[in-house]
Amino acid sequence: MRTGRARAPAAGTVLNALATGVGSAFAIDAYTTATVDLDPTATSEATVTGEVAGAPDADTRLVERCVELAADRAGTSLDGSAHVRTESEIPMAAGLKSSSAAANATVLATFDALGVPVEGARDEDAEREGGSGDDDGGGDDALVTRVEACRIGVRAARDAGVTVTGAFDDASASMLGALTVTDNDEDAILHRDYPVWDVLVWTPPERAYSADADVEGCRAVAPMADLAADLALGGQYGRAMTVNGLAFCAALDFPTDPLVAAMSEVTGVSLSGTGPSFVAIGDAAGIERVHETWAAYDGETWRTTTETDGGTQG
Ligand SMILES: Nc1ncnc2c1ncn2[C@@H]1O[C@H](COP(=O)(O)OP(=O)(O)O)[C@@H](O)[C@H]1O
Ligand SMILES: O=C(O)C1=C[C@@H](OP(=O)(O)O)[C@@H](O)[C@H](O)C1
Repeated sequence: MRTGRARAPAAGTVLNALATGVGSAFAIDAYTTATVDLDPTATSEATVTGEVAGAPDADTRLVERCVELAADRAGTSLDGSAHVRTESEIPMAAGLKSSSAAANATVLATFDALGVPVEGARDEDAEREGGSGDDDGGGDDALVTRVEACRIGVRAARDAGVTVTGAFDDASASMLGALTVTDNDEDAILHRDYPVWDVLVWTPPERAYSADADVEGCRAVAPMADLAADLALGGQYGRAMTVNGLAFCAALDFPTDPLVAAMSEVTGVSLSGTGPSFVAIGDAAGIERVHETWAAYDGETWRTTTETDGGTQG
């Protein structure tokens, strides 16, 4: 039996990609961990099974597909059985990118089980300092870059039908850490940055699967998504987020009260993804004032911070 482990963080939304294909997200300090067990004992047909801790009825097709695609990339045929188990601090289908975190953690854990080195954050730093500016560049020993590993998870999400655009915005923020702006039609990174914020999250009790989102409603607010993209590409992430929040709450019929209550206290506030969670970013004092207001809402209100490490093996 060969076992691999990895974890990847959740993320909050700056810009929802459902309107135009351009999206932006930032990693936050809450994680999904994946453990992959590979039993090479040959059977007549390879089987891949999945399990989500605490959620026996969860749909495990995404993480099972991640194991298959990562093994394929490693040039390994799964002759025996493979089992993936995820454990998560991130509520599922709440707009906080649980699917991206689960996919990234599973791809990295599968490579860990197979002994395939994946580029780490330090390799990317060296690459940046070396000035190549190539987001796909890996460290010397890395067989797979983190961007490539991330694209495997995005492909699995498309195959499993849990995404509309592929959600490369969310997946890249979770895999690389910090903030990305992406073109999800091309799975390309347009911009990266490393802002440090206090973060407030409100997660109402209901759930909203992205695959069920009102895509036509989102496309109707494309002019506001274009404005938010311009702001984000210019480094005005907070204003981009608040424009996004107003536009997508209107498009998807979520309340604007959480935005109005927060926007004069924080740097930015938005519906996260297709909801139902809301996220606010700012300094500790402003975030604390909004916390007092949001704490009265139904569901969970919790404080966290931005995360810059992204997905890690082991
Ligand atoms: N911890 C997890 N383990 C395995 N699969 C997961 C996990 N979290 C999410 N998923 C998959 O992602 C789907 C939810 O995706 P989505 O609606 O996009 O929610 P989110 O906004 O949280 O990413 C689930 O139905 C499941 O297939
Ligand atoms: O499925 C998709 O293509 C997307 C889903 C949304 O996120 P959630 O999955 O968090 O709702 C959105 O923010 C993202 O830009 C694209």
